[in-house]
Amino acid sequence: MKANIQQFFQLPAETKKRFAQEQGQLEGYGQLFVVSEDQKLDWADMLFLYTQPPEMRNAKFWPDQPATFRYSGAVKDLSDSLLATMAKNLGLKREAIADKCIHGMQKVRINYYPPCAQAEKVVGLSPHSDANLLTLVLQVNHVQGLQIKRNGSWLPVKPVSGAFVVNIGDMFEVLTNGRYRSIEHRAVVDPKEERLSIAAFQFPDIHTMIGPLKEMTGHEDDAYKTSDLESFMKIFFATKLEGKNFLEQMKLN
Ligand SMILES: O=C(O)CCC(=O)C(=O)O
Ligand SMILES: [Fe+2]
Repeated sequence: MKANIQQFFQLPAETKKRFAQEQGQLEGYGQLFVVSEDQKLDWADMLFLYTQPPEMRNAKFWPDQPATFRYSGAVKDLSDSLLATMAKNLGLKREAIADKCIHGMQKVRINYYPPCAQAEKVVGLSPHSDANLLTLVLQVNHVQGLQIKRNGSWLPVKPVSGAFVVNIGDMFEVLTNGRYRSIEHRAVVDPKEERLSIAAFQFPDIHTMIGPLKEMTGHEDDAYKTSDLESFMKIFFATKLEGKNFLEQMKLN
């Protein structure tokens, strides 16, 4: 998988453009969060694919080069079982979260950060928290770039060979009424070497209402608004990617 995506980004631009994003859409080869012509872009290219449920796959965005490029459902099985265990540890029944992930959505973003001689002047991926439930990140090569925000400062997350980084997303924060907090993170760029990462974003199924679970709130007040998954994502993509400012909008006080 690592070799395949490295080969994909090495292809000539004309070849990669065959899988390009279309106007107003997020899927495909291109850049993240392009909202206007004069916007300053992050220093990265990406390939964004919808992987689950299988009927959401859009073949025209799936590279036919390298020929061995493919997807494995194992990455969904892993996030499903992590989510089921986390929910169980919170005392939740299967139907609260785990069952909603069986036909849940998964989207995969493959990030390519070219080196930049003036690396400190660009940002690879702007500070954000992921909107979904849980994200598995694979840092593909040895180049460090992922950072998390901890007590107001940025901490590097070193790539560990053979390991995933697991990030809590906004939906998990909302469902647990803040028991779990989504993590603010960003990616910086290396002055000499390219960096690649793969992020697999796990969502519940499309019919899930995203709001604090009754089993979590008990007698306390809901700390977040409740909305259907589609509206939740619409607001997310309409909000400028800047730290956790999307979740701020979803807070009740
Ligand atoms: O490149 C990374 O390590 C982070 C990727 C990421 O946070 C994302 O794609 O949402
Ligand atoms: Fe992220």
